Amino acid sequence: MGILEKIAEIEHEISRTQKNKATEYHLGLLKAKLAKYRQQLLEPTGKGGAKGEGFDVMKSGDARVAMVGFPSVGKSTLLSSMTTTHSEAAGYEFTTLTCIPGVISYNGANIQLLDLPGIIEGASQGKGRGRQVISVAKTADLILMMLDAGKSDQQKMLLERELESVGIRLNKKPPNIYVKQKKVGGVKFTNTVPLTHCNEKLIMTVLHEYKIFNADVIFREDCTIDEFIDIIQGNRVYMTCLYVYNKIDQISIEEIDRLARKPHHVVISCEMNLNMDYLLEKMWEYLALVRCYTKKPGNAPDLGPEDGIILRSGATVEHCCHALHRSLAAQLRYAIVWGTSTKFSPQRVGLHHKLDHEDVIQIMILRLLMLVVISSSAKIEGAKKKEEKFFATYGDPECDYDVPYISTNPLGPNIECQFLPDNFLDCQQPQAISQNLQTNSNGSVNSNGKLPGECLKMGGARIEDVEFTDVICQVLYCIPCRGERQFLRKTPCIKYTGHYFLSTLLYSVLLGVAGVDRFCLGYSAMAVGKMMTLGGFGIWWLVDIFLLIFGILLPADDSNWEPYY
Ligand SMILES: Nc1nc2c(ncn2[C@@H]2O[C@H](COP(=O)(O)OP(=O)(O)OP(=O)(O)O)[C@@H](O)[C@H]2O)c(=O)[nH]1
Ligand SMILES: [Mg+2]
Repeated sequence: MGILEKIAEIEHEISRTQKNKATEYHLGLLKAKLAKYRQQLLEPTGKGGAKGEGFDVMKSGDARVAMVGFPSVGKSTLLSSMTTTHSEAAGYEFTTLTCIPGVISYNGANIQLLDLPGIIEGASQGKGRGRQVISVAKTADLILMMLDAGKSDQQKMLLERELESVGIRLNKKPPNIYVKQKKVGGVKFTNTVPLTHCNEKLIMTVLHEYKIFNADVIFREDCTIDEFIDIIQGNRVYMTCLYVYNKIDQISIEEIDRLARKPHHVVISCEMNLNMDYLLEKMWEYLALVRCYTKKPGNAPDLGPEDGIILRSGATVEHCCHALHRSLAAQLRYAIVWGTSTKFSPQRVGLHHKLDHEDVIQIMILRLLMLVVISSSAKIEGAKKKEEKFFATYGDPECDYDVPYISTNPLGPNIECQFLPDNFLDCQQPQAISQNLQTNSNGSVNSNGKLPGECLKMGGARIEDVEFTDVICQVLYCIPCRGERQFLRKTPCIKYTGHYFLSTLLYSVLLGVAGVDRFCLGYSAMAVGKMMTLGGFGIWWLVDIFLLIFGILLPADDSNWEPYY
C-alpha cells in the first residue's frame, strides 16, 4: 500500500471516529501516524520528485511576500498592478506556470512579491505544481492568501488545510512546549498550567508512536495534542498570513462588509484598483519591519523616506551592524540609541539590545582594533585609505562630544562642563605678568592690568597671600559634558615644578656644605659660592637650614613646594 493510500485510510478513519473521551487516545494515535506519513511524503527518501524548475527565484530586497491561491483569483493581476513587473493574466486557469518575482517599494523598503501558479486541492500531495508552490511559500516572510470574493468560504478552508498538512501554521505562535530527548531515564512529564485539551496518558501514547521512550516534556501552555505533535515533528513553519479577497466589484456591499470585518482579512479589487493602499499598509504591518536610521558622530541623522536600514522585527544592534558591514559587530564598543527602545534617550547599549521601529543608532567601534584588523590584512597605505573611507561612511568612532551638548534637563546624563574636576580639563598655566610683557608683541596690557592666565605675583603659602586669576580651560577630547566646552576658571597663581620641602631640607642638613640644596632650588651661582667656601665655613650651612624652615628660602622660579611628599 502506498503512502497516499495509507494517508487516505487514516483520514477516513479519523472522519469516521466519533470524538469523545473513549476515542481520544485512538484519535491521538491516528493523528501522530498521519503526521508521520505526510512527513515521508514531503521528504521522499528515494529519487524524489521532479525538480522545481522555474521556482528557484533568488531572495532579494528586505522581505518576501508570496501569493498563494486557487487559479484565476487574480494573483497575476495583483502583481502587475502593484509592481512594475508584468505577469500574464487571463480568464482561464493556470495562466501562470512558474514563479514570477516583482518588487514593491514601500516606506523605503524593497519588498519582493512572488506570483505563483494557482494550486488545487491535493496540492500538498504533489498535484499540479503544488509541492513547488508550497516550498516557495515556506521561504516567504508573509503569505498573501488570494481568494475570490465571489466564491464560497470553502476555498479558504481548503487552502488552509493544504498548507496545514505540509506543516505551515498560519497566524499562530509556536506552542510553548519543551521536549528534550535523552538516552536513559524514561519520560518525565511536567505541566506548569492545568491541561484541558490533553492528558499525560495521551501524550505518552503519542511519544511511544514516535518511539520516544526517554525524554523531558514540559507543557508551559494549555496546548492540544496536534500542537504537541507539531513540536515533536519539529519542522513546522509558523507564518503570518493575510487573507486577501479579490474581485469585490462582483459582490454586494453587505458581503464586502462581512468579509472585511474578519480578522486578518483585506478586501480588494485589482482590476478596479480598490483598497490597494490599505493592502500595502496591512502588508507592512504584518511584515513588522523595523527601520533604523544610522547617525555619524557629530552629525544629525538622515531621516528621509529613503534613508535608514530595514531590519526584521526583533532585530538587535548586532543585526544592524551586520547590515552595515560584516566586520562591524566584532568591533563594536557600544552603540548609542535614540528612540523608543531605550529607557533614556540617548542611551548606551550593547550588541544584544533590541531595536524599535524608527530608532536612531550611532555605532562606536574600537578604533585601534580596526587599524590592526585592516593593517594585518593589507598594506599600511591601503589600510589607511580603507579606514578613512570607512570613517567617512560610518563616522569617526571615537566620539562626537566636541559639539556642545545643550540640554536643560537637570536629570540628564551629563554634568555641566564647568563643574568637571581638573583631571578632565586641559587648563592654561598661570603665568607671571612680567614674563608675559616681555613676550607680548604689542606690549600693551589690558585695562584691568591682566589677561586670562596672567598673575602679578606668583606663589604664596597662605590663602591671603595667594593671588587668583582666570585661566582658559578646555574639556578633554571624548569627555562628555553639557554646555560650552571652553570656559574661564578661577585659579590660584601658583605653580609647581617638582620641588619638595622635605627632600630639600634633608639636602640642606646633610649636604649643605657642598651647596646641594641651593643647586636644587635653582640658585646655581650662590651654590657654587657655598660649595667653594664649604658652606660659608659652616655659618651659611646653618643659616640656610633656618631660612628653609621659616619659609624664606623658596625655589628660584617662584614655584611652590609640591603639596605631597
Ligand atoms: N472582476 C474582476 N476580475 C478580476 C479582478 N482581478 C483579476 N480579475 C480577472 O481574473 C482573471 C484571472 O486573473 P489572473 O491574474 O490571471 O489570475 P491568476 O490567479 O494569476 O491565475 P493563474 O495564473 O491561472 O493561477 C483575469 O481575467 C482577470 O481579468 C478583479 O478585481 N475584478
Ligand atoms: Mg497568474
